Amino acid sequence: MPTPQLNWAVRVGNQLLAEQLAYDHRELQQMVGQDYPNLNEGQKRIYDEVLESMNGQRGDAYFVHSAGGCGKMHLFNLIAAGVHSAEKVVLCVASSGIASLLLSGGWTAHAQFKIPIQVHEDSTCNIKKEDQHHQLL
Ligand SMILES: Nc1ncnc2c1ncn2[C@@H]1O[C@H](COP(=O)(O)OP(=O)(O)OP(=O)(O)O)[C@@H](O)[C@H]1O
Repeated sequence: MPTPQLNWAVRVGNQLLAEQLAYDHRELQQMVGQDYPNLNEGQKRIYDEVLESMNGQRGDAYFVHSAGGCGKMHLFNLIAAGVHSAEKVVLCVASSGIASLLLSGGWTAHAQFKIPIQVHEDSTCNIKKEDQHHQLL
């Protein structure tokens, strides 16, 4: 097996952060420009609201609910594209591995936030200050 010749840790720094910022911003902008006009009114309202919140650094939380097949995942992926195209970080998570596959760059919440499997009243996410995850968050 060939061995790596470069110290990638030095070159890339935080690999998780580097991955987040390595998206093709122009391609994503094009995708948003193409797909945004096709969103329905409800999807557009949520998209605009979330992106405004991001731009204003408001730190809002939103709960999006609809019947199955009404376009939540489609909307979430377009929001993720909008955030990535602005060279910002977006962490897409779902509670199951199968659901996470539908999200662009999706992870399970347990893997992304290091949530313990057995959760107790005083459980905390297992992220240490020196972890790459810490810097990413
Ligand atoms: N605005 C839209 N333009 C084009 N296609 C769309 C739009 N909204 C949804 N779709 C398509 O409709 C289908 C269902 O959407 P989606 O999977 O996002 O729904 P969902 O609400 O997440 O469903 P579920 O709750 O069952 O997971 C997908 O094929 C998606 O690409």
